[in-house]
Amino acid sequence: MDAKSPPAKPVPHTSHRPTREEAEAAVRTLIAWAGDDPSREGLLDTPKRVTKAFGEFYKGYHEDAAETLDRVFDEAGGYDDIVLVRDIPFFSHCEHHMVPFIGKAHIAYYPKGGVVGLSKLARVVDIFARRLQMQERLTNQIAEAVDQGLLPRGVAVMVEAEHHCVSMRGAHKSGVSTITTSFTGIFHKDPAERARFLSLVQHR
Ligand SMILES: Nc1nc2c(ncn2[C@@H]2O[C@H](COP(=O)(O)OP(=O)(O)OP(=O)(O)O)[C@@H](O)[C@H]2O)c(=O)[nH]1
Ligand SMILES: [Zn+2]
Repeated sequence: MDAKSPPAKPVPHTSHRPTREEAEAAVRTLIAWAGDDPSREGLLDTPKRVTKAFGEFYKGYHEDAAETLDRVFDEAGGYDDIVLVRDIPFFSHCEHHMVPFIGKAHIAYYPKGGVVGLSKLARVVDIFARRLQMQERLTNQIAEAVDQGLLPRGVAVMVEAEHHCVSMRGAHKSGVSTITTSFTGIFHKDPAERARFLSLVQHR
């Protein structure tokens, strides 16, 4: 993990944020650097489209996981066993090459005094995935956010992904998957709980 990790909180809009025009000019520069002519007809609107796409890819910088997990349901009939939401698909971009890494996240927690809407866990994955990321940090940030938001007895997160910077360039190895995990509370303390999580993730 980097010594200086980026903040998990949303990054406030500051006066340092480049304007859309500046961002579009940067895209024109990259097109020219790649070897094409940014003023040819087919590429005229591309800088506008790319900055718009960036708005989606990196939306997570302007969203707050704590707010997403704010609404806890207390009346789950006293349910306090494991809740596992698995196979949450995500798209992220590696911070080294700004190339996609794509995969699935699995999140489990043991509730203590309330459960959260299931969609909120999927939203938390997106909030952190839609930033420049390392898979390890993404995994830890999801676990920390759920831990702090729900104060459960424990959180387990597994992320599996394929990094396109490894398949389409560099090492040129496709089909390679990377698995990362992060555990808090009883998942951290008790190997039997980790084993239960892993077996539920694999159970089909
Ligand atoms: N640990 C980790 N590494 C990542 C992640 N995403 C990309 N990488 C790796 O980051 C490394 C960056 O290595 P560098 O040697 O600085 O860059 P590079 O010359 O482009 O490396 P190659 O990809 O080997 O060509 C590469 O090995 C990538 O595979 C990630 O989420 N976690
Ligand atoms: Zn990369």
